[in-house]
Amino acid sequence: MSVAGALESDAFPANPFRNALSRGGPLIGVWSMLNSVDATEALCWAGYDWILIDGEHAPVSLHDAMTHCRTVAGTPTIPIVRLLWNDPLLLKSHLDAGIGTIMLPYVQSADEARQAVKAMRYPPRGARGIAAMHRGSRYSRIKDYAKRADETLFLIVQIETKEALDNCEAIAAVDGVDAVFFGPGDLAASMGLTGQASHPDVTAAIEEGLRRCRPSGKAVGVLAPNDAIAERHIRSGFDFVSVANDLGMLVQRADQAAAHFREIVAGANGRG
Ligand SMILES: O=C(O)C(=O)C[C@H](O)[C@@H](O)CO
Repeated sequence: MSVAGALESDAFPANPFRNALSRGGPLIGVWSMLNSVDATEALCWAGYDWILIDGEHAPVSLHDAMTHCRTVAGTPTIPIVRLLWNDPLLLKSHLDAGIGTIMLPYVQSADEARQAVKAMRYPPRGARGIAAMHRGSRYSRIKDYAKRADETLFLIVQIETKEALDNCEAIAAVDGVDAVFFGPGDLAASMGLTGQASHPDVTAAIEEGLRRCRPSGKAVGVLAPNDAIAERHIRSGFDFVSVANDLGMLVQRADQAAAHFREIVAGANGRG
């Protein structure tokens, strides 16, 4: 599209993740914890449908998240940003920064989900503060932004405790929640299986959660702790699955290569 065409286009910017889901899934994703824009850009040309920029367990500031999202915009991949917490102040700043596909960790009840939705919607349906001039409205150039802002947003809430699992249907049913996402690491800890994200009981509980949430009509996503579980979740019908982690891939390959070539060196020096 020409610059003039892009400027003149009055097409309202619908949420890209919602559009991608509507074209059919499952959508595969990669988890980004390196907070490296170069790594993000390299990963976004690998063939993943989405990339999760982790603001919960990685040192990612609002400005970092904006830079990652600006970088991803030039690739075929769609950015999702996980916030540090279900916090109205974090939601306000990230939405105004034009970060529209948001994941919130540790949502345990329908009330907590409703609080998030309230923070994301403008009055009268919510309490999001109004500003005309910000990245979200393309600096006031998106007409009707205040009236149609919801169309640019997609809210994913994490189900990652036993309490949340017990409430998962009610959470999924909340108006304004677009997807639920199962986190095996925290769920395992909540089940008394700390550090065992790939435990069969955790995987089974998550698959049961898919079955229970499916009737809500909302998208259901999951993080897979290994390739075998990723394949199982894809075949089970999750709508979006995190199948890789940038830090995990780096560490695994780095350690493997170092060990391999230390053996070569030892052999070459007759010490092997
Ligand atoms: O509970 C989980 O598992 C998640 O929410 C994902 C982890 O926080 C993430 O660090 C996996 O890399």
